[in-house]
Amino acid sequence: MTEQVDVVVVGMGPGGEAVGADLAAAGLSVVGIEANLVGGECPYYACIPSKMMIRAANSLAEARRVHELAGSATAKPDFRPVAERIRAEATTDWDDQTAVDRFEEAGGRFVRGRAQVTGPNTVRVGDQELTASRAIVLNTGTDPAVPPIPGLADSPFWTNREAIAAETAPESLIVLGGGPVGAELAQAFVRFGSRVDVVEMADRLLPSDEPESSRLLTEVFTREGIGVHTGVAAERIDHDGAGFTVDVGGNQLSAERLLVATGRQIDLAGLGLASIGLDTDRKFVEPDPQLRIADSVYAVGDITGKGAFTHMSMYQAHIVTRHILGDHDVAAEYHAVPRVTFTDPEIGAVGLTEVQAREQGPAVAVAVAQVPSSARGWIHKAGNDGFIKLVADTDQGILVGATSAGPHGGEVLSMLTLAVHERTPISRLKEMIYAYPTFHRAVEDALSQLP
Ligand SMILES: Cc1cc2nc3c(=O)[nH]c(=O)nc-3n(C[C@H](O)[C@H](O)[C@H](O)COP(=O)(O)OP(=O)(O)OC[C@H]3O[C@@H](n4cnc5c(N)ncnc54)[C@H](O)[C@@H]3O)c2cc1C
Ligand SMILES: NC(=O)c1ccc[n+]([C@@H]2O[C@H](COP(=O)([O-])OP(=O)(O)OC[C@H]3O[C@@H](n4cnc5c(N)ncnc54)[C@H](O)[C@@H]3O)[C@@H](O)[C@H]2O)c1
Repeated sequence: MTEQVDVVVVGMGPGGEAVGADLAAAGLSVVGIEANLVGGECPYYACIPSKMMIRAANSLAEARRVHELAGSATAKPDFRPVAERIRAEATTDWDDQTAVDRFEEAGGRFVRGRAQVTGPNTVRVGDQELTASRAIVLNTGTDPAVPPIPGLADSPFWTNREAIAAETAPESLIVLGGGPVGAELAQAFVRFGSRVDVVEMADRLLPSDEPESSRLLTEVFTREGIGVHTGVAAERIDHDGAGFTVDVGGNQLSAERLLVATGRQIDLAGLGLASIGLDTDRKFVEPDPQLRIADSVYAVGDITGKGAFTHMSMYQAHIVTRHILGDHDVAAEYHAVPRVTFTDPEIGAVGLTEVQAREQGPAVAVAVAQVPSSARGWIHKAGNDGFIKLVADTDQGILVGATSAGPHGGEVLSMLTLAVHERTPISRLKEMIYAYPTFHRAVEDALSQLP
């Protein structure tokens, strides 16, 4: 039987949940379909529980800094409080009833199941056929990518999902991939006492970020005892009752657990996008500024390839909601996308890196100021690693990118995000008053080096 509704939302990650609830609250008939948990990866396996782990791990690191600043303290790691917090507060033991209720209270109809697009305005889930008279919204996210390394597929490796659900910190851990997932979880576990090695195929950690960020993180990780192995790939993986052995560049690494954090994958064919004429071999869908990938079919979140972040999913969701409700002037902008890797130091960045800016044109100037040399960084002492890097377009006299690494680096990023977003003239930024002694005064130090 075919049911006619205004809007069908397929996949209820952060963006899908928001679009579905907002359109239902606005009076449209909305069916929201979710295969796993309403809210998606972020609350159950990603942002929220990982940041709870990091918060707990950072409290251990702070305690270990007491001897440099304030006497002595003994920090004895115990993973149980954070494992319990993840169960009780973040995920309600991986139960999404509250989120389902919230959607239904907004007026939506919820269906649990894996849906497929079957035509320009039709969706199938189980034996139900739905016709959407106003829009189909896709927010199906990603799954962990598992590289074809001999021996890996048959082994009991962890992805972010199992790592988040861990009840104890492993005695030892090998992390494949030194991107944001690998970096954040490697540091969280080493601070809980695990022996950790990170294997990154590229020649540096966080290869999408500025090289200064990679160098800083390598230095901090090495100091904390993490084995950093870059520019090497795992050739073979073996698992026996005792744990994992990984062959890497002629050496062998061994550990109780193996975390695969080598990126994400998207199944556009499985989602049925050939039925609306799209090339399903692409890595991502290609939305227009209103997030449409076909007439009346919208996409939000990781599948758009505009930045795999919850804030991107929510930003795009808001645009889709407004467009469906009749605001035809709304359009997405991507020149000031902020991102924060929540290591300690936090690595915040916005807009273009230096390399990306130079690819766009020759009128580029950069400036770097070190956090430990700023007044606040010097006062802070233990744990003060960090820097501010600015990337300027000298023709326009504006910042087109910036990195803020350091204690609270993600918070310091906010003023740089505003400057890049608003294209504030550098001359005006130099005229601003910066409170003393804050971490963000290092931004002023960097600005003074720019023409
Ligand atoms: C360990 C980790 C930490 C992270 N930390 C951060 C962070 O600190 N900050 C940040 O901004 N981002 C972070 N991210 C990224 C963030 O989790 C994602 O960008 C975010 O979840 C948004 O994804 P999404 O909206 O595309 O959908 P997702 O959250 O991926 O949700 C998509 C949903 O669609 C469902 N689905 C898929 N296919 C179908 C189908 N055919 N039918 C029905 N349902 C379907 C899935 O079950 C899923 O629930 C992190 C990611 C990881 C892995
Ligand atoms: N704080 C945050 O906002 C946050 C945190 C975690 C993840 N995320 C987002 O989630 C997405 C996924 O993160 P991720 O870290 O899993 O993916 P990623 O693609 O960013 O990084 C994966 C890393 O693994 C490396 N790699 C790939 N194959 C490998 C192999 N066989 N051996 C060794 N290394 C290999 C890659 O070179 C890359 O550096 C990202 O887009 C990220 O932005 C965001």
